[in-house]
Amino acid sequence: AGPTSAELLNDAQSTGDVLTYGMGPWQQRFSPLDEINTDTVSKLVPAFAASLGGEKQRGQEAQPLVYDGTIYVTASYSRMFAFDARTGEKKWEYDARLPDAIMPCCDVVNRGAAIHGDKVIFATLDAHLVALNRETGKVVWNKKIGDYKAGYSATAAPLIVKDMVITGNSGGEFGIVGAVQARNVDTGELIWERPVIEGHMGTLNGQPNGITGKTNATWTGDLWKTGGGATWLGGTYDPGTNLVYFGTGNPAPWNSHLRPGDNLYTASTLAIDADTGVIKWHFQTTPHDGWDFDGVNEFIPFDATIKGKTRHLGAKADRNGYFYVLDRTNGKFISANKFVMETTWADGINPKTGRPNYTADGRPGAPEGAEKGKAVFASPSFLGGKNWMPMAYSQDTGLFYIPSNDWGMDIWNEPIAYKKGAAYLGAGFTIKPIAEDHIGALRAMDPKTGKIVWEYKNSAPLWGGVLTTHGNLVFTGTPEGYLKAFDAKTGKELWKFQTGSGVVGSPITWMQDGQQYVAVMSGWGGAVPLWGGEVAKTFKEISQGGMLWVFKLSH
Ligand SMILES: O=C(O)c1cc(C(=O)O)c2c(n1)C(=O)C(=O)c1cc(C(=O)O)[nH]c1-2
Repeated sequence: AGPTSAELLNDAQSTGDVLTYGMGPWQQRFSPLDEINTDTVSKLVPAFAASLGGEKQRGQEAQPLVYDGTIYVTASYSRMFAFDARTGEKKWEYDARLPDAIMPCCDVVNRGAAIHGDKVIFATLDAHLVALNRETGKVVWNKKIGDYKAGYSATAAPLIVKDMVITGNSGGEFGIVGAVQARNVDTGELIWERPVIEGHMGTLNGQPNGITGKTNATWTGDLWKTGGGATWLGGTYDPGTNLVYFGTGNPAPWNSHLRPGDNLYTASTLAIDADTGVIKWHFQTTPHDGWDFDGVNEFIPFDATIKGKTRHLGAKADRNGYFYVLDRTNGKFISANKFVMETTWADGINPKTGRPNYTADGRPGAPEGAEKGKAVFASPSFLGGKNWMPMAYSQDTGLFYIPSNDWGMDIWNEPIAYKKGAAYLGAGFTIKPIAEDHIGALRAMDPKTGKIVWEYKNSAPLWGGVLTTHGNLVFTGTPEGYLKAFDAKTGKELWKFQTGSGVVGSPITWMQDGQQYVAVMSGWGGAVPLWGGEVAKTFKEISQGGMLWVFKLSH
């Protein structure tokens, strides 16, 4: 026994547990709970904390799950823990014992597990999907999803749809081929596979998937063969349309002069039929990307009344600095608005087509012979107006809460050739601050107007997920070590707690023994300390740590 696929679909409404990454198939990260609210949040205190071990302390990006008195968290270096949800006592720990030669681009992180029946399932940095018995932590099945020696890895939380476990892959910096796979949740056997680079096909129940059409039409020469487009952030699901929405990463290599064309389906949102893996529609946010603007960020379904009509929409705060609203049934472009201070690479999005208006000198130049090409200053930096950290949507305020960053980079291109298992960038960069007083900014975006309603500025880059509640609250963490709560309507900071290390995880809330709880992981890491360069000097050095923190109101 244990949660069924139907119960998972109800996760946004059920308050006694947290069964899915994103708290519901739409992943709005909105809870109907309100015991903790703008009036009471000042009384929020720790209930307990649990350690994630001493030696393997790195970025803790996971979102916890809660089921039947147990909290499940994934941790750095492909580990998983089960803790008693009342005491924090450890029930079991699983360690995937990774090979030395793994090649994650951006720290040894994991963003969370999926739960189904008697299993908890997560993806590992050596590109496996592992199902554990949720009572014992023992392996039930373990399947390879890619070859880690060719640069494949995996960091996202899997998605459960109709007794299938659906997963993407990582490795866009190594010339892997992005793909989405659906497997039988009980056995791990492959049901369908959908490569997302034009030219690659894939299978349905072991047979060619029947997708025909132009191969290689938007790529030059053979570059599609190692074209990147990693599906590294996983997907959301809309039961109404039976579509899973996966974003795709940057085309490989970064040096765009080697691959003239749009390079489909990189830097895009894909709507994929959950039963067959067929791509029903696509929308490319950055055609012919030259700045590492992965299009992987979560596409969040929401309904809104526009001009008196209920519209079935979806929104994405893209790495390229624009907030996109699409019709989620057919991918039709509705609007795109800037959510960061500046975008130097484009001076807007065409209101009819949704394509960017590229600026004349926004793209780094082509290398000449063995020389590197002309460097340009570009903003946002490649780490994005927003990166992987998930935004939240409040059904009360109708606002999206975006964990965003204002920063730029000097970027240039270099000659490069594909070599299996080696970095495949053909580019170099230096990230730079662009504002005196902040890099991070939590922004409340009205999806109907494209306007920012309020913002909270943070000295360090924001790198954690967001939670919003019916208590009119917005929670998010900071690299400075705080979990903070804000008024969802005004952005006023109402509460904070110092967790001892940077918070780059995604908070959750649930009801237990008649009280509302909040939990978040603490443990600094992810891409910023690895690639942030001089921006890391703009904020105080942060101590390493690795804890799960759990809070409730003191009475
Ligand atoms: O193209 C890819 O395959 C890929 C994978 C990942 C990842 O799996 O974490 C990141 C990125 N790209 C990336 O571009 C990026 O900025 C990034 C930040 C982080 C992080 O966890 O902080 N991961 C990744």
